[in-house]
Amino acid sequence: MGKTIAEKILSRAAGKDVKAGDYVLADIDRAMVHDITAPLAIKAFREIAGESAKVWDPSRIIMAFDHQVPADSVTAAETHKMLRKFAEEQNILNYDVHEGIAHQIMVEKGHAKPGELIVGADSHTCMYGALGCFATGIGSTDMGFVFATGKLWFRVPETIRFEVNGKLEKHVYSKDIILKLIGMVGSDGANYKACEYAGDVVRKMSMAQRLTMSNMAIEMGGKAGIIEPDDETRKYLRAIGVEDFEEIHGDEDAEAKTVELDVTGMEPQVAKPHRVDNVVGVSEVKGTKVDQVFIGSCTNGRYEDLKIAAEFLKGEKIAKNVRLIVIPASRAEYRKALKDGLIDIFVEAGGIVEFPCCGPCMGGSFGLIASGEVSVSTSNRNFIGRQGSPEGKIYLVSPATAAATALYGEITDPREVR
Ligand SMILES: CC(C)[C@H](C(=O)O)[C@@H](O)C(=O)O
Ligand code: SF4
Repeated sequence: MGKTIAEKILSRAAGKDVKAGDYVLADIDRAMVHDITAPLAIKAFREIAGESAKVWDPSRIIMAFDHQVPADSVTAAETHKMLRKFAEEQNILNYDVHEGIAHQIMVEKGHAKPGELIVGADSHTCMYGALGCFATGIGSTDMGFVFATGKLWFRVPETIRFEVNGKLEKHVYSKDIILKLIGMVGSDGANYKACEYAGDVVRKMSMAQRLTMSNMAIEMGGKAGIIEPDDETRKYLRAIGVEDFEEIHGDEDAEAKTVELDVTGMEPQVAKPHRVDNVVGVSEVKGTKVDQVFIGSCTNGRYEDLKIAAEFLKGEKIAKNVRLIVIPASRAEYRKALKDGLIDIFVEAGGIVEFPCCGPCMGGSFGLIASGEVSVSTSNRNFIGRQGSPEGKIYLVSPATAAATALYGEITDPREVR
């Protein structure tokens, strides 16, 4: 019996042959923390290793500031100050304020490579699996242990392979596909499983589209969201200057449960309040009045997402009843959008473009909604209170559906616009 990619990566990292169900102590290739989770990780690290201890390998730890930047309170500013000091003392790779969302930085700066075992103190760490690595979110206490030892225990997960085939309709994207899959299996349908995305449709996707799918593996409970490396992976890595990596591929006869989806004829998808698996076709909710549209987040804040949205907004004005907030996922993506005139299109249409950060995605700092208000968002979570008032409602969509919705002030099928 062959092995899945997840089994192979964990075998390599554990230094022995392991299979699903085994418990292993594995070597971590890279660890990510951000401004919300780093303080607790540091506390745990000091408790485990001592006040004056050094981290196991500073070159493998990445710290990013993204949830509360620029500091939105004195408390946040103090936290940032403490984190900078820690990074400096420990010689940790520190992406200080304004570089962008941690997950996007991990990918675009080449910190996630095929075959690696990566942990991050954030649930959407699974996003890097789009590059063929095993990346997973862990708690801050576990991260403290990783800081101290460079190791962590895992139960080797079973794999669910999502085979996506067929022909995509106009204005239907990877976001629609992942929403559909989450709706099919439920928000606990892949609990502790390694999700693998495969099939013709996935093979044809750009890296930006793939990252969206891997990002949301956690929304069905997945431990990882992996896409086997192929030409697109190599092309992406070459473009960002990463040459030294070792691809790991799964075996044909590896044991995995398969979930199939034929996307032919599938309409754009929407996750209705208040659950990510409450998924329907856009036709069921079109006409719903909207107060705010948010285009951004680690799920859909890349240049390609902004480009798709801008094509709807070019030369147009958003509806009067809508506030449009656009947030590029990183400074690099922002610059691409700037050079290409996309920022101008958003502003000209009546939207605002904010500095790269998590923004309203988690309802932490700005862009919150009031009671009774409706937000349409390209992010990944819509549970009660996620973007502000617990009496608000959030619909999750693709950048195309979000842009079309901003134009009309009500949920709109992008295929009916252009
Ligand atoms: C703040 C952080 C721990 C959290 C996560 O882990 O996902 C956040 O990024 C989110 O999306 O809810
Ligand atoms: S953009 Fe949203 S989902 Fe992504 S890391 Fe930030 S808060 Fe979490």
